Amino acid sequence: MSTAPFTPWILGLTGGIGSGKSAAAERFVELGVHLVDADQAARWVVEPGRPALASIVERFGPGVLLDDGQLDRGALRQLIFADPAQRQWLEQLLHPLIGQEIFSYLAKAETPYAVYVSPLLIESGQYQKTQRILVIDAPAELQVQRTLARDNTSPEQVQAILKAQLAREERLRHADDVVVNDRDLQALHDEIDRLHHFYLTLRGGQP
Ligand SMILES: CC(C)(COP(=O)(O)OP(=O)(O)OC[C@H]1O[C@@H](n2cnc3c(N)ncnc32)[C@H](O)[C@@H]1O)[C@@H](O)C(=O)NCCC(=O)NCCS
Ligand SMILES: Nc1ncnc2c1ncn2[C@@H]1O[C@H](COP(=O)(O)OP(=O)(O)OP(=O)(O)O)[C@@H](O)[C@H]1O
Repeated sequence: MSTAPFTPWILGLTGGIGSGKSAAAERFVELGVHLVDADQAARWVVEPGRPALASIVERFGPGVLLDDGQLDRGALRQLIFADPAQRQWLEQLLHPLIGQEIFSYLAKAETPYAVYVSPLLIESGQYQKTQRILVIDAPAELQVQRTLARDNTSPEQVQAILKAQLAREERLRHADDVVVNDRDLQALHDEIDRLHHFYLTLRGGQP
């Protein structure tokens, strides 16, 4: 008998900063779909006591820690989006660890399909482990506007993050499905509901 871990049918969900990935992901969860989020996994792998946090402090100094020993995410964000070499170092450290967390969690899926949401699904190559790719797309001005309204950050910082991500056209080239999220949240939910029914049909109701 095979002891290989169960691999579910995975929908990769991606989009640039502030495009509405998390809002789309929340809707999939409301529909009862098993979901795992790369941004969440990126938090788990740097919790106090995890070896990756020690490596980060060794490289960047104690200034990247808060008083309670947690990672100061704002401080690290400033450092890595100001210097591509530092960002690449951090990605090389964290992406394999994030990948391990993600795929062990996805293996627990008991729904006809599972969703893996990641801002860097294409850039990291992890899209190759998914069966289908859904891109949440929004015009850059809207991405910036929504991110500024959500986060305590500056327009310059959002532009630096946008620049570190794949160009919109390149991401769209990989898409099997696209939702243009330029209307209200109800319109986004309606699109996700429609796609959910389509994915269930594609899976033929298989567990
Ligand atoms: C720099 C960090 C500490 C900033 O944390 P913060 O809480 O401010 O942001 P959060 O993690 O929620 O990310 C917010 C958004 O920033 C963008 N972003 C994050 N990391 C990257 C990156 N390496 N390259 C491009 N965009 C990124 C994404 O759009 C993401 O959704 C954090 O983003 C991080 O650890 N990044 C490196 C790990 C990584 O590549 N994560 C992306 C998912 S695999
Ligand atoms: N259609 C919409 N109408 C109004 N607000 C929206 C819409 N879609 C998303 N938002 C809001 O815009 C902000 C950014 O959306 P969200 O957090 O889902 O983006 P994201 O792609 O996950 O971003 P990040 O890559 O930074 O994690 C959030 O505050 C969200 O509630």
